Amino acid sequence: MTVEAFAPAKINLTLHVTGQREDGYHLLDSLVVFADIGDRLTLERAEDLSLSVSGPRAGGVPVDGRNLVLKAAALFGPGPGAAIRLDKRLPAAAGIGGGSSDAAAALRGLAALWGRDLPGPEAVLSLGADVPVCLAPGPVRMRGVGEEILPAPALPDFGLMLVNPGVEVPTPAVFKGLVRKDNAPMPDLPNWTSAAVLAEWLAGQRNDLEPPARAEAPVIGEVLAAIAASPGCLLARMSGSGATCFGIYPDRAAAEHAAILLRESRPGWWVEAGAPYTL
Ligand SMILES: C[C@@](CO)(OP(=O)(O)O)[C@H](O)COP(=O)(O)OP(=O)(O)OC[C@H]1O[C@@H](n2ccc(N)nc2=O)[C@H](O)[C@@H]1O
Ligand SMILES: Nc1ncnc2c1ncn2[C@@H]1O[C@H](COP(=O)(O)OP(=O)(O)O)[C@@H](O)[C@H]1O
Repeated sequence: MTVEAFAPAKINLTLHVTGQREDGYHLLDSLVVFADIGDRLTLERAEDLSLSVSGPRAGGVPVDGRNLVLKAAALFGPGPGAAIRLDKRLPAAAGIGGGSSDAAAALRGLAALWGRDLPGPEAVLSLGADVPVCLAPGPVRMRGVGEEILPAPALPDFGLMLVNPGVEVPTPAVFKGLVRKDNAPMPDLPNWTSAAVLAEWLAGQRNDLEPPARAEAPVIGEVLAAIAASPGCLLARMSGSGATCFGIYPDRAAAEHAAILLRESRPGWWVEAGAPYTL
């Protein structure tokens, strides 16, 4: 038996930091969507548990017990084995939750392969604050440190471009660089009737991690300017703790056109175009 699991990129369309818990973790209020751009896992029954990592972004990704896929597998406790192949396409430490989405895809895939229930919410959260939201990819409002997943209104169709300049930005350093931790949450979410209406609403919201991320990696400013200047772009913003930034376009074709042009002018950057993804 072979199971395939897709690990889509997570995008924080907004990321408001609204407080800090006593353990140092920050309280968030974030509108999260996923893109049909991501890593692919293939899982097969085997005697032992093993992981191999290949693909264009495999370089530097741990293949041992530090890999979140193996940490996810360990949550099931002792049991049958599995040979897991991870085709790595998303840049790591990039604000698009690549490792978290891999962990969530491994949980879904192993539960299907082994006929087991998913581990409980606390165990899932122990893998990382972003793993709960990645378990059932789709548009949601995420609060708490990442464990509160609330429904979001249906989104209009739109296109997405993701751009990463090749600089890894460690998440803890970005949170440490925050000047204020008690920023305003998002207001109630309206019904967005078109990509343009969504982009206009988003423009009034924020990613509070952008200033400290830009202090760590000033190239983020260049990325945002390049996206904003691309044809058809309705909004440019950073995702998560960076350095990946996204552009919103009226449709996938417009995002693809912008991506072709940006790849030509910035051959060293990772540039992908797509559309929102729901499992
Ligand atoms: C910032 C976000 C927004 O979606 O995205 P990324 O930039 O990672 O994609 C996430 O909250 C990241 O989630 P994740 O990367 O799973 O975080 P974890 O591994 O649990 O924590 C890494 C570090 O980030 C900080 N952290 C993370 C989440 C949170 N709510 N408050 C925090 O302060 C802590 O310093 C922690 O040590
Ligand atoms: N499957 C994985 N893919 C990518 N990185 C992983 C994975 N498992 C563990 N890691 C480690 O997690 C770190 C953060 O990666 P990632 O989850 O992609 O970051 P972010 O959430 O900021 O996008 C990486 O630097 C890497 O060492």
